Amino acid sequence: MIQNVIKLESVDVYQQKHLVLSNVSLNINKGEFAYLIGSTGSGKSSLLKVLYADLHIEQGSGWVAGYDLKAIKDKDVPYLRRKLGIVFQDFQLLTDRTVEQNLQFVLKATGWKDEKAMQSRILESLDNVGMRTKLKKYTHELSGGEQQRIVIARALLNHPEIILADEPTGNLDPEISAEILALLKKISESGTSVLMATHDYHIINKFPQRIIKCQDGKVIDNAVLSL
Ligand SMILES: Nc1ncnc2c1ncn2[C@@H]1O[C@H](COP(=O)(O)OP(=O)(O)OP(=O)(O)O)[C@@H](O)[C@H]1O
Repeated sequence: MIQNVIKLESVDVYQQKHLVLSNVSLNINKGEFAYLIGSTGSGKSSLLKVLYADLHIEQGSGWVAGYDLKAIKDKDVPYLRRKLGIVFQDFQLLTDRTVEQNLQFVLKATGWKDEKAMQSRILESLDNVGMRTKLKKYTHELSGGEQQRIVIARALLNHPEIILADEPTGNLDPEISAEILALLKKISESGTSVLMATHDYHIINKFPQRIIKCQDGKVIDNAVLSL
């Protein structure tokens, strides 16, 4: 059975009164990996905001991880976000804490209480990204690529159905970017969908996947990269 973890039908995306994207229809299946591209101001962040219920849908319908975006109540938004692993540049690690403390912080904030269960989940998430040995390191002691892996481990903590990543390779050199991409692909192959906004055409060429493009107020699915 094909399972849509993201489904938008004829959605209009507004920022204030400004129509950013019109008539967006989009399905993303369980375990799928897709890039989200488009020039600056084309609407990528706005589309992501719709998906994590930061922008309300006025026209059309949308479902993410089983939540109806039009009907969702404010009190349920945190539960939707728990099903989303968010890897954004402006969602950085706390630098005055260790990797372990950073991950504990998120678990406690999302309702975990049992210390043993937290410890084992933290180690599993770090194993997924090859960073178990960094448990006791302060995040400022890690390289940019290592920090991004920890951000991904943090996003995985609550077994999300979807990873939403905004420019996850933005500040990394090409070799480390390729490692992060390979990691995100591996995560998608294990069943967590990944939607990744990027300007990094080098990465897209190296790891070709479905491309969703924001352009001229529309979303074009299966777009071709034009250089
Ligand atoms: N809070 C806001 N209030 C009003 N307009 C906004 C707001 N945020 C974004 N916009 C407008 O919405 C449009 C789309 O912006 P958005 O941030 O989604 O683009 P983007 O494709 O993510 O760009 P970038 O690649 O630069 O991050 C732009 O015209 C922008 O000016």
